[in-house]
Amino acid sequence: MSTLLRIAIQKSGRLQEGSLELLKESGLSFSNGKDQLKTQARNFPVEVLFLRDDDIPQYVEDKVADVGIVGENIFAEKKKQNQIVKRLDFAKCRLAMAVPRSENYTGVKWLHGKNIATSYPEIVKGFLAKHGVEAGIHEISGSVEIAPGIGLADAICDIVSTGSTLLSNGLKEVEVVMQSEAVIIANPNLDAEKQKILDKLLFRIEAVKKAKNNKYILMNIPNDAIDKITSVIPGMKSPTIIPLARQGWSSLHSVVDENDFWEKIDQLRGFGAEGILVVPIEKMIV
Ligand SMILES: Nc1ncnc2c1ncn2[C@@H]1O[C@H](COP(=O)(O)OP(=O)(O)OP(=O)(O)O)[C@@H](O)[C@H]1O
Ligand SMILES: O=P(O)(O)OC[C@H]1O[C@H](OP(=O)(O)OP(=O)(O)O)[C@H](O)[C@@H]1O
Ligand SMILES: [Mg+2]
Repeated sequence: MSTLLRIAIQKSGRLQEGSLELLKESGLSFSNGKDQLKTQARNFPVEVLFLRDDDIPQYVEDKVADVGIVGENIFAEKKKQNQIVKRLDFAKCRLAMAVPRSENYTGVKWLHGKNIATSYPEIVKGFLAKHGVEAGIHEISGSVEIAPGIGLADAICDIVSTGSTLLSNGLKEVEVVMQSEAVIIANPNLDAEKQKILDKLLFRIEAVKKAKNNKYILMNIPNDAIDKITSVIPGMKSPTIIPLARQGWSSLHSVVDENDFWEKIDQLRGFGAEGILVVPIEKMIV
C-alpha cells in the first residue's frame, strides 16, 4: 500500500471549517460525511482524522497522526515534541488574563496569592514564573469566564477575540499572555516519503496563503506616469504594460499586497491612474 500522510484536524469547533477549507483550496477533495471520523483524499495521498483539538499534539508526537492543525495556544500548552511548520492566518485570538471589572487591578503583582481559573495551566505557570508571581491555578476545561462570578477564582486566563464574552461576564482584560493563530504542527521525525508529501502540501498551502494576501490590480495610466506608478506597485517581477488604443495611455496590470492596498490606491490615484479594477487571486506561485 502506498504511503499516506495522516493529518489530524478538529472534529468540530472553531478550527474545523478553516482547516477543511484550507485542504480543499489546496486541491484535495474528499467526502466528509457528518459523523465520519476519518476520510481519505481522492486525489492526494492524505488521510484526515477528526479529533478533539486538545488531543492532537499528543497524537502527532506518538505518530498516530503525522501532522495536525491546532491553535498555537494548544501547541504551547501541550509542550509535545512537535514543530510548527506553517502559520495559517486564521483563528486569530489571544490568551489573556481578566479580572472582575470592579477590581482595582494595579499590575501583574496584583495576581500574587490569588486564584486563577484556566484551561491553560502550563502557559499560566510559565507566565507567572516569568513575572515572579505566585498564584493558585484552578484548571477547568470550559466556561472559564464564569469562574469569578461563582466564587471559583479571582481571575481567569482564557481566549479572547472580540472581548464580548468577557464583557457579558463582567470581566476586564488586564494582561495579554500570548497571541495565537491556527498552525500546522508536525512530528519532527517523519520518514522521507511522508516528508515529501508534506512538502508538496505546504507548497500548495503557501500558494493559497499568498493569493489571499494579494490582489490582482488593473488600471489605465497616462504614459508619463509609468515610472512613478511602477515604483509604487512593482508586482511579482515587473508590471505588465499594454498600450491603449487611446494615444498617451496604457493599461497596467500588477499584484499588490492586501496589507498596504488602500495606501497604494491613494498613491496611484495621485499619479493619475483611472479605472482601477481589483480582482481576487485564487493561487499565487512565485
Ligand atoms: N473566539 C475565538 N476567536 C478566534 N479563535 C478562537 C476563538 N476561540 C477559540 N479560538 C481558537 O480555536 C481553537 C479551538 O477553539 P474551540 O472553542 O473550538 O475549542 P474546544 O472547545 O476546546 O474544542 P474541542 O472540542 O475540539 O476540544 C482554540 O484553541 C483557539 O486557538
Ligand atoms: O472574545 P470573544 O470574541 O467573545 O471570544 C472568546 C470566546 O470564544 C471562545 O469560546 P467559543 O465561542 O468557541 O465557545 P466554547 O465555550 O464552546 O469554547 C473562547 O473560549 C472564549 O470564551
Ligand atoms: Mg478543546
